[in-house]
Amino acid sequence: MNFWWLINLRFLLDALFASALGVLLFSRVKEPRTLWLLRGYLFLVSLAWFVQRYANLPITSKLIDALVLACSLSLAILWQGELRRLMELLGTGRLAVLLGNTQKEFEANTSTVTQLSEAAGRLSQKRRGALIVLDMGSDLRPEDFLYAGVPIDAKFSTELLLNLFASETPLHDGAVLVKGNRIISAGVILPLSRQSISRYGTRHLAALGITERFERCICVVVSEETGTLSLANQGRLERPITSSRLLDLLKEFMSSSTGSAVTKPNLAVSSSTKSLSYNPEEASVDLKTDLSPEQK
Ligand SMILES: Nc1ncnc2c1ncn2[C@@H]1O[C@H](COP(=O)(O)OP(=O)(O)OP(=O)(O)O)[C@@H](O)[C@H]1O
Repeated sequence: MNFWWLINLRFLLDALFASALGVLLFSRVKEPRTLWLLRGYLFLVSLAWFVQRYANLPITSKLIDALVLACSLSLAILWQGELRRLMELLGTGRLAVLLGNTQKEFEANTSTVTQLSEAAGRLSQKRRGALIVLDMGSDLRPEDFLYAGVPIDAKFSTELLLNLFASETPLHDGAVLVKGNRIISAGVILPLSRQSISRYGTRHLAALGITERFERCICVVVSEETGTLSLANQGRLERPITSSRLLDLLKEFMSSSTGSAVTKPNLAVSSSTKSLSYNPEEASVDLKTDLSPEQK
């Protein structure tokens, strides 16, 4: 009697944990195509388990196992970025990020994003190169960068940001890291994206690099050469944009990361802007030829 009770309890716990993992996985995947792939893969895994356990069909079972193995390898290649991020988050113990919880310290207020857009607009007009990383819940840590920069930990202000990117100052090279309403550090060296190397310069590759690794992090880039303003998110770059468009996008990101709005920031291709994914198959676009809308 006790034995059967134990077996049932184990089965119940097993089903409970598997369902919790399933719910967690499905709630973290937003892209429909990825969702279909995940569904198909989980279906195959369940089928392999069912055939192995309940049907005495050794050849069929071997074939399904081989299919599962082939799919696992394909998905490991297809999702190498996501799997790498998952292992990084697990390895550094960032479970809150993994579960999609945003802590208060990452919430920027409207005044900060307004000041940021204003500063970006002014930097763009003066053609001063700048790279600003906004951590909106990725909980970026020094080990996520090639060089963590110089700690600042100061209240965000347009003036401070303009000062940090003033040429001839020691901290103008590299990126400024902003968390919530504070400037955390400056002179940060970001990991570069391995995609689109022939298409972009290192400043833009750095913005793509950090945003393709961390989902809840966006980068504002001002090109020194053309003054073009860009916004990078999830390894995609929207450019050229005006400072008012930047403000709109930042507000959308803010509301979507705090969950107060249902709208998702959309870096979609539009007639006025080009949204570029890092797909090397895509036609090359010469970054240097685009003029900033601020300068037109
Ligand atoms: N990995 C990095 N992390 C942070 N900042 C970087 C990184 N690599 C380069 N930068 C910044 O970008 C500057 C060089 O920009 P570069 O001209 O190579 O790129 P770009 O994308 O063509 O930018 P721009 O349009 O401003 O010329 C460096 O001086 C430095 O400030």
